Amino acid sequence: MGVELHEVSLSYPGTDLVIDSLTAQIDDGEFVAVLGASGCGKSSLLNMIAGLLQPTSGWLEVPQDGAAFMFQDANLLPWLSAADNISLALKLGGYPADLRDARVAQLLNLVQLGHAGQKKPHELSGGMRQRVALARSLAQDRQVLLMDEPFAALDAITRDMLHEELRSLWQQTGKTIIFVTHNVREAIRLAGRILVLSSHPGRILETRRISAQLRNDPAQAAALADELTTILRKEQRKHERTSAAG
Ligand SMILES: Nc1ncnc2c1ncn2[C@@H]1O[C@H](COP(=O)(O)OP(=O)(O)OP(=O)(O)O)[C@@H](O)[C@H]1O
Repeated sequence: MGVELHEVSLSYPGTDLVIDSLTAQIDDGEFVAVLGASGCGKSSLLNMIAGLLQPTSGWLEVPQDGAAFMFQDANLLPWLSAADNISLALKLGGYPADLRDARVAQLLNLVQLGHAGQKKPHELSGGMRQRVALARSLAQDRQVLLMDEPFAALDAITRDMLHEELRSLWQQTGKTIIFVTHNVREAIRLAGRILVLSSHPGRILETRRISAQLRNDPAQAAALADELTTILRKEQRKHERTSAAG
């Protein structure tokens, strides 16, 4: 089962609507990017899918075991090695003690860190720390993986490498991934479908399917990136005008 949102609306106490009547279906095993300007409600949406926040109205259908979450900041425990950070997540999830070391090794290999398990977070680069955070999210063994701008703080080269690795990891694991970003090119590189959110309140403005052919054709990908950027800019300007008027 994937994730379904049925006319989901959200406002925080004392705020206007942040998300307005959002309906979407994300299939099991799909890789979807949620693209929108800063403040349009992307993180709020992920928090509702994770069950950390209740919608003001509407309802969501999420697999019973919930979803794993990965954030922009790796938030690793600094006194534990990479392997122990992952092992702790397995322990908290009730993974049998005698099988934990083997599973940690498997997860480290999956994120290309087989050689670095004994290193502490301060000995790892930003990209390596995010790989550990990804392995830790996978340790939760949920079908749905929610990713909130996980690569936003990384340099362009590291981000490119992680994009490739994440696509291949998605293909290997068949996870349902919902990836939030305000980076148009990142959304096109990663996802099979992009949901573009409007700002204030967040609604689905556009839905685009990304074929392998488009993703691998630089001219087509650049044309789509331009088109989506124009849509986002227009949306942002509209919001700025509304705020100035209010
Ligand atoms: N706990 C809260 N209480 C009140 N308002 C909030 C709260 N959390 C978020 N908001 C507001 O809700 C709106 C959406 O915030 P959210 O963080 O979901 O957007 P976002 O698209 O993820 O932004 P960014 O890209 O900057 O992370 C913003 O206007 C924000 O100020």
